[in-house]
Amino acid sequence: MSLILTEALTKTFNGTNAVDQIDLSIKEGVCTALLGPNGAGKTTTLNMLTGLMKKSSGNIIFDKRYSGDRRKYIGYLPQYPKFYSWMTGEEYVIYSGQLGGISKQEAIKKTDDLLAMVGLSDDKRKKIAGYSGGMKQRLGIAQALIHDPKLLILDEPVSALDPIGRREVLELMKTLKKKTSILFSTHVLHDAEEVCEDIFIIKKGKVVVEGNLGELQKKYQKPTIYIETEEPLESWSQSLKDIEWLRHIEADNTKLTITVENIDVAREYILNNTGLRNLNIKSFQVAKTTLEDLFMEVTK
Ligand SMILES: Nc1ncnc2c1ncn2[C@@H]1O[C@H](COP(=O)(O)OP(=O)(O)OP(=O)(O)O)[C@@H](O)[C@H]1O
Repeated sequence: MSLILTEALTKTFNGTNAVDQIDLSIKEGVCTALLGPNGAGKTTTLNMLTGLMKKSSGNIIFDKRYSGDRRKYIGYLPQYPKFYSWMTGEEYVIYSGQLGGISKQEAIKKTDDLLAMVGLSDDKRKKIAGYSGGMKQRLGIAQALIHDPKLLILDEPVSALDPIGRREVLELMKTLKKKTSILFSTHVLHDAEEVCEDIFIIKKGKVVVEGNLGELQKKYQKPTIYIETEEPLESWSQSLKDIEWLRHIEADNTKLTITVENIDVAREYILNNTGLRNLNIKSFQVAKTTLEDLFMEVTK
């Protein structure tokens, strides 16, 4: 079931669409990643979903169980959260709760559990100034959860962290997603592969690949043939372009990379091809492409 749907969601800055007719379906009970290179439009999309930024056009539709002020249902950790470093972790979460409209008493009651959940019980009375990057992100997640949101939105939650901080936060996300749906942005496919079920790859404001991560990994595991010849092979490679089992072809002087549907059919065809026989083959290799290859290709 979808928690949020967007229809042709668009944001225009100075005549350019930073987010360009994006259709998203954010499901309940799963973790979804918005993946894309810098400037793809991830933060702008998240800001529109949280209501921090007005859309230029399109629709954002919340499931009807969550009508009214959407901020009640969303917990948000921005890419560059501002912490009051002179506060303790505990004071910060209580203060954030009060800012969000919760009574001080209730905020105090919840803070202990939240800080335990993010692994900061022992450090809750320390000043934030002394926290590591990973601890600050975990504190940010605790404050985002104070009003029991249905959806936790995290903007690049691990991008600025060292490997230890990254691990801490990714592990926390794995635990949290059992209770709260998560939507987060990242430019690293591996982060998404660790915690997510669904992904949307965006580039220049448009969704270019979307779906269930496991299914996409299977779908894009296609055989690839790499051929290298003594002589340039670009003109011969032109003859392969319209073959129905060919998915992708890239020729560069003496090197050719072709991704195919069926390796047996492709191998037989290519090795019996008279055009290729007239060339001196230096190497002929078969391997599998992965979602990572696709991600690199669509985002480069
Ligand atoms: N307030 C703004 N005014 C004008 N242009 C903006 C504004 N905010 C974002 N942009 C532009 O919109 C595009 C998308 O930016 P956005 O921050 O959403 O990308 P992103 O995918 O989150 O990238 P990053 O990983 O670098 O944060 C960029 O070209 C950016 O320069």
